[in-house]
Amino acid sequence: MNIAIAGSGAMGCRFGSMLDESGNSVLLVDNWKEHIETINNRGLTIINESGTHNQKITACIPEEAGDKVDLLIVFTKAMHTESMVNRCQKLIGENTRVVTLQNGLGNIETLEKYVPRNRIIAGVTTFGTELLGPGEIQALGSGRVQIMQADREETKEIQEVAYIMNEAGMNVEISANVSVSIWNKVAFNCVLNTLCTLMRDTVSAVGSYSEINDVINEIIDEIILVAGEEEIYLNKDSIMNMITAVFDLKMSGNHLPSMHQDMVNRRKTEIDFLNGAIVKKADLYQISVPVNRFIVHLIKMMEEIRGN
Ligand SMILES: NC(=O)C1=CN([C@@H]2O[C@H](COP(=O)(O)OP(=O)(O)OC[C@H]3O[C@@H](n4cnc5c(N)ncnc54)[C@H](OP(=O)(O)O)[C@@H]3O)[C@@H](O)[C@H]2O)C=CC1
Ligand SMILES: CC(C)(CO)C(=O)C(=O)O
Repeated sequence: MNIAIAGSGAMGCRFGSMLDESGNSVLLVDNWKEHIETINNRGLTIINESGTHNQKITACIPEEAGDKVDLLIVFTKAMHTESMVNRCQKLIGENTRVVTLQNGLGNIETLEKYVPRNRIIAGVTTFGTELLGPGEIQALGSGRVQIMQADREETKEIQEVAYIMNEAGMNVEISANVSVSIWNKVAFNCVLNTLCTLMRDTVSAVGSYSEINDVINEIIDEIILVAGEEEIYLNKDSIMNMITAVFDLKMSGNHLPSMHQDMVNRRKTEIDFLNGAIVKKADLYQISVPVNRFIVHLIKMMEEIRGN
């Protein structure tokens, strides 16, 4: 399959390299010129449990990208989805499927401005990856992917996408209710990405707090109320299990979530698309969400004080 990755940071490089390795033709598209030049001149460096590997793969800025592709996988941070897809329009033909596995709420709605819902594939992933510097990623551990067509139809196209992603080792499952999968992941990120950023520590360190379940409960209860207003009914136990399972060092215990990486690198975080999106919706539905509102303030305060 001809595939382009729109936004080739940590996750874009990881997914792009896996799909290229399994026999697809992959183009990494990104904004960061030094990163692009390093990948083209020296290959992409991937550090994982088995050592350091170098993979030859082609990268370019959006304006230099060529023909229409079969699959465009968007892996920018949520606030850059619109500008990246806008700049990648010449890669999108009438048969191109556009995939988003980004964190946060609102990614499907942004993509819908450029492609109809039946050609959008949305989902979530638990693969954790870090961008160490230009042309270099740390891809420790494994993960899973859940996807579905945004219009919820299970067509042969989505099956084909799941097939090629599975061939690349991505542990893909077609989700019967992708909205629930996305909201569950949002709840997960609203807890772990923010707490690890605020504590400046790993997932397992946050999980070791003796009263952690109380903290998680407070955040999640509010999210479940807001989701209910949109007729998305979340199961609290399964969200709690999803979160507490990764406290184990063998899971992503040692992982520093993407929001923590952004804060350390003085980049803007995705807070507006996580707890910030919950607060915005809560205001609309006139629901009180003091805990999530306070977390948004703390993260924004950190962003402002550090000067992004
Ligand atoms: N990392 C993870 O473990 C996971 C991330 N996700 C989600 O996937 C999406 C993509 O995340 P992720 O891959 O982590 O994003 P990254 O921050 O690694 O990359 C996103 C973009 O940021 C820019 N960028 C990053 N670092 C620098 C730098 N030092 N200098 C200049 N530009 C830089 C690049 O383009 P540009 O200049 O255009 O911004 C890059 O394309 C997000 O929605 C995230 O929440 C989901 C699961 C796990
Ligand atoms: C890897 C994972 C699942 C863990 O928090 C994530 O979504 C992130 O870092 O943003």
